[in-house]
Amino acid sequence: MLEVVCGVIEDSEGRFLACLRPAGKHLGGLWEFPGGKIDPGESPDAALVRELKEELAVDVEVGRALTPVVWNYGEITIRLQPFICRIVSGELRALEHEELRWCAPADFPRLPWADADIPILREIFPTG
Ligand SMILES: Nc1nc2c([nH]c(=O)n2[C@@H]2O[C@H](COP(=O)(O)OP(=O)(O)OP(=O)(O)O)[C@@H](O)[C@H]2O)c(=O)[nH]1
Repeated sequence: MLEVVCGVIEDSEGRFLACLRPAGKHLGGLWEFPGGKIDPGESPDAALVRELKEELAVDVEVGRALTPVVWNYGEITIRLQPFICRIVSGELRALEHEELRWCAPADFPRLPWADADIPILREIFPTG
């Protein structure tokens, strides 16, 4: 099982950050919450801070943990641990994604998401 952490980043206007995985990678062309694999011996919080710095060039404060999702993609099974996050410094840059988009809650279901992220969307936007 691959341990993965991801950040649900909210801005001051109540929008959330969606990130497009580049074509050619696993689940390329689908939207995700930014994050990545937890290194051996690393805490989920530390992994998330590290990954968001590497991918987005920002420093985040890690907040509330959401419900983890175990998802079997056939070729791999992941355990995705989401956390609410807030950017505390830095200017957002798409260092590893094809596109970054701040979305209002109503826009989230319109994007094609990675399957493992659907339960997370339902948890944060229960009516969506
Ligand atoms: N970061 C991230 N990964 C996700 C999400 N949903 C989801 O199914 N995944 C899957 O979780 C796995 C690990 O994510 P990753 O971002 O570290 O994987 P990667 O292959 O891009 O990293 P790498 O190229 O550095 O090895 C990937 O197979 C990815 O498709 C998500 O919301 N965020």
